[in-house]
Amino acid sequence: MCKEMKQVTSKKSRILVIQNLVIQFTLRGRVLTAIRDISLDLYKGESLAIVGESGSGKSVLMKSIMGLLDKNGSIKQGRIIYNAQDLGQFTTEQEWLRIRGKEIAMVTQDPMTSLNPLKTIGKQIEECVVLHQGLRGKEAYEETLKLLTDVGINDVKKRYKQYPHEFSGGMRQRIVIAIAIACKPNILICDEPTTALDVTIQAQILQLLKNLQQKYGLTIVYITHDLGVVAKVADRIAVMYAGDVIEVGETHEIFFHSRHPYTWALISSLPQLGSKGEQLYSIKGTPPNLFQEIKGDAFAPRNPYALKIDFLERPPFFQISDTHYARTWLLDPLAPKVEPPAALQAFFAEGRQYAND
Ligand SMILES: Nc1ncnc2c1ncn2[C@@H]1O[C@H](COP(=O)(O)OP(=O)(O)OP(=O)(O)O)[C@@H](O)[C@H]1O
Repeated sequence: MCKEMKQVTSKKSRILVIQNLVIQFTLRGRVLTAIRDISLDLYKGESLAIVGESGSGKSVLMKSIMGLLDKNGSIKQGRIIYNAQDLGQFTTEQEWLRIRGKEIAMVTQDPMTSLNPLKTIGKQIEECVVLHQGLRGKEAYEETLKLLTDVGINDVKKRYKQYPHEFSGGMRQRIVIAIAIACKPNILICDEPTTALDVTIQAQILQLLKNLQQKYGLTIVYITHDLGVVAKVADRIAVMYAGDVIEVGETHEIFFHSRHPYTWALISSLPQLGSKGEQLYSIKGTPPNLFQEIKGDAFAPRNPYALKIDFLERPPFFQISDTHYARTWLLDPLAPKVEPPAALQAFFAEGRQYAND
C-alpha cells in the first residue's frame, strides 16, 4: 500500500534532512514555485545524484542549502535540518558563513568563475587552509602541496606558483576541488562538475571525486541533467521533475527497476539505449509553466500512461523497496498494470542479469 516516503530504513545516519520544502520566486509581480513540497534525506558518507532536465529545480534546491538563493526567492514552507539547526531560518550572512564552504562546499560547472585569475593557485588553496584548518607558514604550505597531490596534480611545487590560465579545464576543476576540500567540509555539492569537460577528463574527475570521498569521508551530492554521468559514482539517485522529486532509490533501482514514466523517459534517452536503433519512449511536450498552479502529477500531460487521477491529485510516494519510492498513481493497487516500453524492459532485464552475475 502507499506510504508517505520514509527513507530511514537502515542504520545509516542522516546528515541533512529536507522536509516539505517550498521555494518561490517573485518576478515582475508574479510568483513562480520552483520547489514544490520536497522531502529528501541525505545520508552521511553517501553520494546522491539529483537528476532532472533543465528548469526542474536542481540548482535552486542546492542553493537553498547553501544560503545562495537569488534575492527574489525565498523559502515559503518547510525545513532544511543540518546539525540540529534549520538552515531555512537563517536570516543573516554571518549565520551562513559558519556553514557555507566550511561545512557544506560546492564545486560548479565552470572552474574559472570560482578561481581568481590574478592569484597563483597555490595561494588560493593556501588561503582556505589558513582560514579553515588554522595552519600557518610552512605547515600551511605543506598542506597545500598535499592537497594538490591528492587531486592528482604533479610537480606540485612548480604548479603552486602558477596562475589559473596556465592550467587546462580539467586541471582547473581539480584545483577548485582542492580548494573545496581544503575547507574540510562534511558535504560537497557538485553542480554539473564535468559538463564543460570532454568525456575522458569527465571520467577522471568523477573517479577523483570518488577517491576523495573515501579518503576524506565526504558526503557528495551530484547535480546533473545527465543520468549517464552519475551511473558509476552515485549510491542513490533522486529524479526531479518540475520542482518535485518524483522517484528516489539506489542507483541500480533507478536504472533497472524504475517505476515512474518520467524516469523511463530519462533512461530511454541514454546513448547506450539509442545505439540499439530501436524505437524508444521519448518525451514529447514541454514541462509545465511554474508560474501556474500544478494540479495532479506535473508530468501527466506528457505521460502516455497517465490515468485520470494523474490530472487531478498529486500522487503520494509509493514505497517499492526499503530504499526505493516513486510518485506515480501507476503504483496504486487499483491502477491498471502498466509495463515499461519493450526496449526498456530489455535494458532492465540485461542490467538485472549483469547485477546478478
Ligand atoms: N531568480 C529567479 N527568479 C525567477 N525564477 C527563477 C530564479 N532562479 C531560478 N528560477 C526558476 O526556477 C526554476 C528552477 O531552476 P533551476 O535553475 O533550479 O533549474 P535546474 O534544474 O538547475 O536547471 P539547469 O540544469 O538548467 O540549471 C526554473 O523555472 C527557473 O527559471
